[in-house]
Amino acid sequence: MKPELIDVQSLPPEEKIDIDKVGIKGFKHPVTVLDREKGLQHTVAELNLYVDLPSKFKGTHMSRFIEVINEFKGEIHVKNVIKLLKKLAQRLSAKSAHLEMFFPYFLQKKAPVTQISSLMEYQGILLASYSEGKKDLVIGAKVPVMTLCPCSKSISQFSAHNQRSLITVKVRFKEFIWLEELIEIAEASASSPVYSLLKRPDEKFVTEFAYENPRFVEDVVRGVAKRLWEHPEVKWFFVEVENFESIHAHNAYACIERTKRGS
Ligand SMILES: Nc1nc2c(ncn2[C@@H]2O[C@H](COP(=O)(O)OP(=O)(O)OP(=O)(O)O)[C@@H](O)[C@H]2O)c(=O)[nH]1
Repeated sequence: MKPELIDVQSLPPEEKIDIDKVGIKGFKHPVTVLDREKGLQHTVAELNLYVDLPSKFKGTHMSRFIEVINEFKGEIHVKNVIKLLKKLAQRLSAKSAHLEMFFPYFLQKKAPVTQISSLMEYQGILLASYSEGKKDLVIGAKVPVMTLCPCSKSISQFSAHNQRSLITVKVRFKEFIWLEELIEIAEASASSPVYSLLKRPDEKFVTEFAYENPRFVEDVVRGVAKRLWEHPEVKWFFVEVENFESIHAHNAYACIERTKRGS
């Protein structure tokens, strides 16, 4: 007869090796995040949650990760995530706890000429760690934009190749920074923002605006880096840009990571 509901997790493992991170990955859950206009925004996140595990235990207690998310009723954002991680570490007798959260984030955006409003989707990123009193918080966004090639513009009699590009921005910050600020910085560094809804006058505007603002992938990554460097709240940043080139079947890529001195 098998012993009834034995707690296998608490037994010693065959190999007594400390585990850096163990937990759940790809867990989808409704969440509430902070929104600069509305206060809160409801969305659905993909969550990875981990703790460390000492060598004396065979397994962690996976069910407790979900229990902690339930206790927060899905309200997981930059202002309370460390509280959640402290609770998780305590609940699992761990020294450290980590969260990675990726979620669609929607903003109302007005078309440039007709001013018709529509919802635009971005991806929000929240990365957080808590380890023996030390916390680390990173917020980020993935922002789709348009880039028009300066080389193509200058060598062609007419037209210039242009494409959709994806800017990924991640920052560590002093007190607080809105996701919206990262999105604005990314969009301001491209040839043009992109929109969900454009009528004909908007389409004409966006086409000509991009033509007047040609940008290499290098121009975009430097533009974002300059703006983040000058932002008083930002302590560290990572920015990467990928252009889905329309004249190639491969992409153009650039990234910059910087830590500000004294941070
Ligand atoms: N550690 C570990 N657990 C797993 C693995 N695969 C599945 N499980 C989980 O084992 C869980 C049950 O273990 P616990 O979380 O310890 O549940 P429990 O013992 O009833 O809960 P507590 O009394 O709080 O410890 C299930 O929810 C499964 O998700 C694995 O590879 N490792």
